[in-house]
Amino acid sequence: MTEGLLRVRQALHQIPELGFAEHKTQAFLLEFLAKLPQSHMSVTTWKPGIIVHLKGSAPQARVGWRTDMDGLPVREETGVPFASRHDGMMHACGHDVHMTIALGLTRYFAENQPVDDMVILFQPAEEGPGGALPMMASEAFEAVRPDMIFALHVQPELPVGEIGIRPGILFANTSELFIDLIGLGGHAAYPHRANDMVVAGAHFITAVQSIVARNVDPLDSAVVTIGRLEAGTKQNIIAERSRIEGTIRTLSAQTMGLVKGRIESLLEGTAKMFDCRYELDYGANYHQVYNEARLTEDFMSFVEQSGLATVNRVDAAMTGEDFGYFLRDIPGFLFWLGAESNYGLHHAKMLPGEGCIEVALRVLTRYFADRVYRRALDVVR
Ligand SMILES: CC(=O)N[C@@H](CCC[C@H](N)C(=O)O)C(=O)O
Repeated sequence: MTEGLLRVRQALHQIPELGFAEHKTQAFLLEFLAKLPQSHMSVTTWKPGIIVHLKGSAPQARVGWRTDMDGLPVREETGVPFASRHDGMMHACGHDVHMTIALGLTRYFAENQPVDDMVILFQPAEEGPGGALPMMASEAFEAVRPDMIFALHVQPELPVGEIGIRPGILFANTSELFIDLIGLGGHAAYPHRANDMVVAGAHFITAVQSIVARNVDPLDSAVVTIGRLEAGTKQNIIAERSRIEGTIRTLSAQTMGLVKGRIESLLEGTAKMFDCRYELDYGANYHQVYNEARLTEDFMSFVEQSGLATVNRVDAAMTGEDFGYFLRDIPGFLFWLGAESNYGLHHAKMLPGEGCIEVALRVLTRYFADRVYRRALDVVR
């Protein structure tokens, strides 16, 4: 079942590309797909993504599987021989593993015709700016729109052989955050003639820390992370601009509104306090990942009874996924796939345990071949 797939994963690992630029990745995937039996399979490209349709022998439903494709702007430090060949870019979120599993699933059902129709989506730009919404709006997707849809994400904190899942909310609502503070540059020795955006940025970033601590209900959850800060050109020049980039995570749309409102108030306050102006952009926003209860419970029972993996009923996480948009419109679920690594997602040394590929394929091929999802058909239709 996993024959040749470790090599495939290692090859994909070497060519990480950023969102909507996954061209080499797309070419690699198309080459793999072209070698599979084509009798009941059709392949369509959408931007650098791919939509595979596997016609069922006696379809009563159409089921979807989605993988993401993009890498991250991280300089890899794993030291493995198959490390990224694209300088400053890395599959630090496991999308190389996700694509390999999707290829394995496609190969299995290209060789063993499914009873129901299957659609395998290779979706670009999950890390940003978000490929799910435009893919869902495309004619190519509409032509094969599935009745149910599923996905996974590797989880370095769970051991290989474990699946982490829960019905209901699994991943948070997200919003990117891009802020420019604009003041007046000048000579370091004449601060009274300038308007220093390093100081303004530092005040704003410190003030933002009070939002979760002082404004969000302690029984609710939210995250405001500033992941990037850039200001100035030289140590003896007062900076005219500071650029602040981050992300907001919440477990409800209401709390997202509250956090954004507080950010805007703090920006107004910063502008007044430092006599500067600001530009604010919320970038890409992702809908929460909400697992349909009946499909999820049935999947959990199936996995437990099959003995193919162990099930860990996990808490919701503050990670985000644009797969949430698929789940907003189409019932299904996403699960964490245990891939034990000493370093977490987005870390330069993150290295998922490759054994998770076999675990995923054993579980998924059985789940789809046995049409376990059909138990919930009455509820999801
Ligand atoms: C699973 C995972 O790590 N997903 C990303 C999604 C990023 C969304 C967006 N670019 C943002 O930063 O808000 C995550 O960071 O959770």
